[in-house]
Amino acid sequence: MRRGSLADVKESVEAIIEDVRTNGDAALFALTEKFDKQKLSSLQISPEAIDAAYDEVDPALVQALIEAEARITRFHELQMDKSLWLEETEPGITLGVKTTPLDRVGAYIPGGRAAYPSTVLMTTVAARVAGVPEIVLFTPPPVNPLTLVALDIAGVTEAYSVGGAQAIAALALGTETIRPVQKIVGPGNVFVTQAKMLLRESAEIDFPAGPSEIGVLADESANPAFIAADILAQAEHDPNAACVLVTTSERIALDVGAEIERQIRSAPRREIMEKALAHSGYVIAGDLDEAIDLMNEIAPEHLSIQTADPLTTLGKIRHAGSIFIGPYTPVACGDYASGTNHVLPTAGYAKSYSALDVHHFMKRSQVQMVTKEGLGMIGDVVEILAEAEGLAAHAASVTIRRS
Ligand SMILES: NC(=O)c1ccc[n+]([C@@H]2O[C@H](COP(=O)([O-])OP(=O)(O)OC[C@H]3O[C@@H](n4cnc5c(N)ncnc54)[C@H](O)[C@@H]3O)[C@@H](O)[C@H]2O)c1
Ligand SMILES: N[C@H](CO)Cc1c[nH]c[nH+]1
Ligand SMILES: [Zn+2]
Repeated sequence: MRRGSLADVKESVEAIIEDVRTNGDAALFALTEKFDKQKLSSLQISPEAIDAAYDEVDPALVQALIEAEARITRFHELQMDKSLWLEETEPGITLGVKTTPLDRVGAYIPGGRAAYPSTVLMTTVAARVAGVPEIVLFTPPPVNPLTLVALDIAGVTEAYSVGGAQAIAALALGTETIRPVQKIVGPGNVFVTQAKMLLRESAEIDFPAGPSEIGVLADESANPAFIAADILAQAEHDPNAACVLVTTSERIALDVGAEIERQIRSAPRREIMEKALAHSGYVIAGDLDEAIDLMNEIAPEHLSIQTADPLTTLGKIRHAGSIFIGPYTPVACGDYASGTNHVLPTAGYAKSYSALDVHHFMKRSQVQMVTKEGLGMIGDVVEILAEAEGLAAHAASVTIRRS
């Protein structure tokens, strides 16, 4: 995603936000009719609709979702910190951290150009494992039955069939029937991403997670057909998707180009891919270190490392949302089922944000407990620093306990 493309839609997104702020539910009905061409009878998805969805879905797909959910759960459980740790750092001074889940979060699930039941799992499982009691999901109508099954498997507590910037506005500001959330996570197109950025004063967000991207770092040892397949996989998401190959080998660059031409011919989403490829490209670097420096500058959402010694290359990577190592790790594994999260920062934001994980759904309170003995140890330091700052009452709050 070009950061500029967010600016292109800023005015129209501001108008949508103001409409939802002023007109609440009525705006959600009207905007859904305008942008999604759907006349809703209800904003909320009913438990009956979720039950009915199971009848429309192939049991093999339900099984696949269950398996993916188990792997995603396992990986996210591994990320959990202790809910409380306390350590006596000096005699009489005990310090620690208490971790608490957020109370109510919103997950946006894209649904414009493709349905994303996998994103339901990614956002909800991370929140559920973190211990969030209320997980509110928004996705544009018509909602795919597999998305409904996924939200049931994942443990969503409330779901609405509203998409786009209006969904983000409803989550952040609330309406007559929708209570606002503390934090909004999940990917989306430029309208969704711009709305998240504009509404941060009302609800915190995860990070900008816009149109998909892939960066591939390859040397002479790489397999051009595999690289081309990974590039096309991300290109099929969105005309604004972006793909870049940085390689030390001109032959690899040319072979990947030829493979893309060959593989794209039979691709069902060829039209979207071609638009994405029109602003994608390759760079031939003088050596691997130069290639790595450039990739760190790009900070891609997904980074595929296709070099002879990928773990050494990995050690030099500083900025990437999620990293895929070696010829048998297609990015699609992380998109669906390895267990890592596919909600990732795009547009270079991987320089400052991390992939979605349990920590996005928790906050940490720092804890201290000082005894009389401990106060004797640090009291002088507190008193002298407080006096130096001209904050006599601070100093007095220590002194009164020592006398
Ligand atoms: N970075 C990540 O972690 C990640 C993960 C999955 C998907 N994605 C990306 O999510 C995006 C999904 O986009 P999508 O379009 O398929 O679905 P989406 O749900 O994000 O957007 C659809 C909504 O956009 C709104 N919209 C469309 N045209 C509009 C207009 N002209 N004005 C105002 N609103 C308008 C509509 O309300 C519609 O409901 C893709 O770019 C995909 O690459 C990113
Ligand atoms: N590659 C997307 C993140 O950019 C995630 C996804 C969902 N489904 C398939 N792929
Ligand atoms: Zn994908």
